[in-house]
Amino acid sequence: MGSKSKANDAEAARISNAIDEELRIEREARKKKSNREVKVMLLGQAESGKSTLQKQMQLYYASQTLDREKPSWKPIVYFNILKALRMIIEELDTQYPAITQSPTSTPGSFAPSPTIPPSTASSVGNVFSFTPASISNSSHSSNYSHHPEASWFPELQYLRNKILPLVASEEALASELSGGITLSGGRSGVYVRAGWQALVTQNRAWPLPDIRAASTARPTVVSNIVAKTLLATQHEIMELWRHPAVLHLLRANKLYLEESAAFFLDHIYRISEPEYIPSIDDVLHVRVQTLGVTEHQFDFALGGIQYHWLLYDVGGARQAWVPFFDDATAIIFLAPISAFDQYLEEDPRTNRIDDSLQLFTNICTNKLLSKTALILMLNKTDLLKQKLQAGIKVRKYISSYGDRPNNYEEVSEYFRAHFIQIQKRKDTSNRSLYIHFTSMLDVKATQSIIVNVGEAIMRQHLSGVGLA
Ligand SMILES: Nc1nc2c(ncn2[C@@H]2O[C@H](COP(=O)(O)OP(=O)(O)OP(=O)(O)O)[C@@H](O)[C@H]2O)c(=O)[nH]1
Ligand SMILES: [Mg+2]
Repeated sequence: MGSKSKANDAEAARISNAIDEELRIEREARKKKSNREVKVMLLGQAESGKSTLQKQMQLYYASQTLDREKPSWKPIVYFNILKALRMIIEELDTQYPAITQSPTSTPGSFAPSPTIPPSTASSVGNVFSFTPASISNSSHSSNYSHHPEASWFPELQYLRNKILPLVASEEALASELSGGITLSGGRSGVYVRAGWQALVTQNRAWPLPDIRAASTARPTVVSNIVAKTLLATQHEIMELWRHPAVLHLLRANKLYLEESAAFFLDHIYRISEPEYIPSIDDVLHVRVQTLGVTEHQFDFALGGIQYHWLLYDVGGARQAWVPFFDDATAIIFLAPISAFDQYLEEDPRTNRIDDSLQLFTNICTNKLLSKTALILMLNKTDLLKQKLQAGIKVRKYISSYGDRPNNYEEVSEYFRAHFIQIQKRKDTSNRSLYIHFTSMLDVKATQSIIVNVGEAIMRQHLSGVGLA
């Protein structure tokens, strides 16, 4: 009996040791793995360019995956075009209600032609009651010398009727892209759910929308119809886009389109081709709002060791996600400095630069993130240059800018100094701040910044795990 119990004890000890050893190996493996895992979080207000940076990183670290994905971006490009057309038509309808009335002449008689007789205009209703006063000096010639834009109405009405069926498919397209779920709301209309492409990771602790399965088997009925309708209406789309009425509304700041709209509408003939496959440039220009958080993974080799990057693209400015990522190696904070003349959609009194500064303050003062490296990207410098060249005055929107010269060097430096000041005054730890001016649609320039930032993040990571 005694010897039997001894044998049992020895067996128990052997098993226990074996378990300990297994646990030790597993712990070591986990540690090694986590040593090789580099978590990076992308933060910044909505439309600051986080997802665009994610695409640029994908292009740098895993370009073949972005190449493979190109065809799947096609319906999203269509979606951006449909949204732009809807916004144009909605604004035209508001400014010129006469064009919403159905033509009294026979269908087809409203062919867009500069020779449309002025008398036709009288058939579109009371054209004089809603004339915007600001167009009185329009150069468009017509018999309506006091209301020259009235001569546009037959053309606009024709183009609107041609394009409306396309615009009407926006919601169905959004639903198809989101795996059968339509999300709508706000001024921006229909949303496409984040992570529609095959990159979204499944089995995560937070509510990531997992539509990977749905996306591979995703039906393309609506996008095929949209493709055909685009092909059939491409000339009308271009005509509407180039129409003096639309140009006028854009110049008069009555019509606000998303930043990518002009790019896609300018390229409508290329995009309408049946063989169209989006280019990398198209993919970078696409605007699709990220909802929730999406995770992207890249492998990164350094000194013969494979590292695994986990990039978290946080949609909008949702600070609520931050505590989930307190072990992140780095935060890349994006601030679009072109936005000095823009306000928040949800709070039209808050200037977008002020909002970025406030968000950045929150990141600097967050104790949970005090060990995280901070990288600041002052983005959309191309748009900033354009706006300044067009004569838009910073002082008009940011009174503290005072009488400083309204040129790129001064303005960009002014904004940079504000961010530096916040970090100096508010930062919980005395970390260094890496700052870059970026123009995220410029592949060459951005790729070299990514190399630079990648090295800085790896240095931080290696020092964090005691390897540097
Ligand atoms: N001109 C210009 N456009 C940019 C730049 N960076 C991003 N964009 C465009 O700005 C739009 C918004 O960019 P996103 O990357 O979707 O912004 P985001 O921060 O991910 O936005 P949310 O997902 O809503 O939080 C897209 O149409 C981009 O193509 C830039 O440096 N210059
Ligand atoms: Mg995004």
